[in-house]
Amino acid sequence: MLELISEHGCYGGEQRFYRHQSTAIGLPMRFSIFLPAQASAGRVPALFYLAGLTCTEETFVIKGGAQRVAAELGMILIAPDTSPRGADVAGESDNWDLGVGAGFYVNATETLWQQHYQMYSYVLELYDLVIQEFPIKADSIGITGHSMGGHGALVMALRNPDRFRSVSAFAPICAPSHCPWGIKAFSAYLGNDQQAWRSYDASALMQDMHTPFPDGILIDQGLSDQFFPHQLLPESFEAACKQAQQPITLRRHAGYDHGYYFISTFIENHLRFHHQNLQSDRG
Ligand SMILES: N[C@@H](CCC(=O)N[C@@H](CSC=O)C(=O)NCC(=O)O)C(=O)O
Repeated sequence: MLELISEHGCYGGEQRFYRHQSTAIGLPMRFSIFLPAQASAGRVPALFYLAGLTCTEETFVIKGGAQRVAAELGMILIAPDTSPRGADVAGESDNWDLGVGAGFYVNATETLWQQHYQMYSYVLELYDLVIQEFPIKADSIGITGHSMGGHGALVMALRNPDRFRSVSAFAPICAPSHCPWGIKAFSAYLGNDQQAWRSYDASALMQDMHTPFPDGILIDQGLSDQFFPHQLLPESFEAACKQAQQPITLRRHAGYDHGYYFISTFIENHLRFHHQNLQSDRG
């Protein structure tokens, strides 16, 4: 059951915030949803946005500047929170890159975390929930995200190409098994068996695929990003795409850092990219 927390008129549509009891997480979770005016007249395409470390369901909505173009295109935007809240795991708020605000979109298997830190399953649960509750065209759903959320978007799409028909990312963590953030999070959530990490590593997943997204993948990366390249490693994903014959547009932008000024600059390109791909018939 959905509990409406607040709603706000926005570009002729509505920006809403909801709370619901999540089966996957075993706790209440919050998400935001932008409903364009077109959604009152019938089903429309939708785009998931997965946010990065320290963010909530509100960050993208406030800082991303996506609603104006989503309103023009008639596209629903859905942004989940980035971790369980109130799981009461010892030390879960001690580090900004592990625990609260840092769920990494994985299903934890380590004893300390596994009861509630099930963010991979949560995104799929939310996917089913929003299709049921809102006027979404079920065959026209894309996914994007930033940094930790860019990693999440790539992994969710590569593992569920039947659900997410288009994918893009902003400064994603492209090879989490090989960067400090990913090694720290995967060791804690998944344990030390690095074979288990592969199913949450976009570059490793892509190596085993053949053109999963024929319409291409769009990635934007700022060259003044304080976390580039050591945490993000986009060249690993680019190389994996080449091996998998996966078309990719990886744009490198001088002068842009890791923050939301970068995202808000290029979000329009991503919305139009998804809108075009979601209209095309993959056959
Ligand atoms: N607190 C950290 C900085 C955390 C940070 O930069 N978070 C990014 C995502 S990083 C990868 O997932 C973010 O999106 N922050 C929200 C924002 O509003 O910018 C530090 O002290 O360095």
